[in-house]
Amino acid sequence: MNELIVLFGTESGNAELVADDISAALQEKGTAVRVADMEDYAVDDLGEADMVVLVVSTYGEGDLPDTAAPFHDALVEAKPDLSGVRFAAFGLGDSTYETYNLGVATLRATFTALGATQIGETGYHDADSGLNPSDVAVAWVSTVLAVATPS
Ligand SMILES: Cc1cc2nc3c(=O)[nH]c(=O)nc-3n(C[C@H](O)[C@H](O)[C@H](O)COP(=O)(O)O)c2cc1C
Repeated sequence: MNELIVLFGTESGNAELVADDISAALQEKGTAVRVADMEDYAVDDLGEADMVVLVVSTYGEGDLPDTAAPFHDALVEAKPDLSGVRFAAFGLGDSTYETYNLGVATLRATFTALGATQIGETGYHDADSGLNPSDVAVAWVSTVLAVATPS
């Protein structure tokens, strides 16, 4: 794998912290990683990524957070061909909401519809669990990347 991109979408910063901690854990294992906020990332560049790790929370009533919504809108509008893209997905939510973790489900469905291939199971952090989001995410990403075949 040449480069892995961790793209985060957040409203109050938790997904950014998780993205940074995933990146640090992977870099320790020798993987080249870049972290970017979805709002600063051009959807046309996605086709160049070897592997994308999506880290996104849910806000409102099952909506995407502030920095992910424009990225998702751009995907729906531009419809880039993602058939060469492999992605993993991690959601941050709170199970006290009926719309638990719908944000990551929305993004995952759009990536899949555009031809991207999901690697491993979607990971979830539940704010109601009391667990540290980064601990959950770092354990999740290592199982996902064990599934991913390096290209
Ligand atoms: C106003 C508000 C609305 C929220 N709505 C949802 C929701 O609909 N579904 C869900 O699973 N979590 C919801 N959450 C929980 C957040 O997704 C959770 O706290 C997450 O860790 C926030 O991550 P972020 O800081 O990266 O945005 C909501 C939180 C707040 C404060």
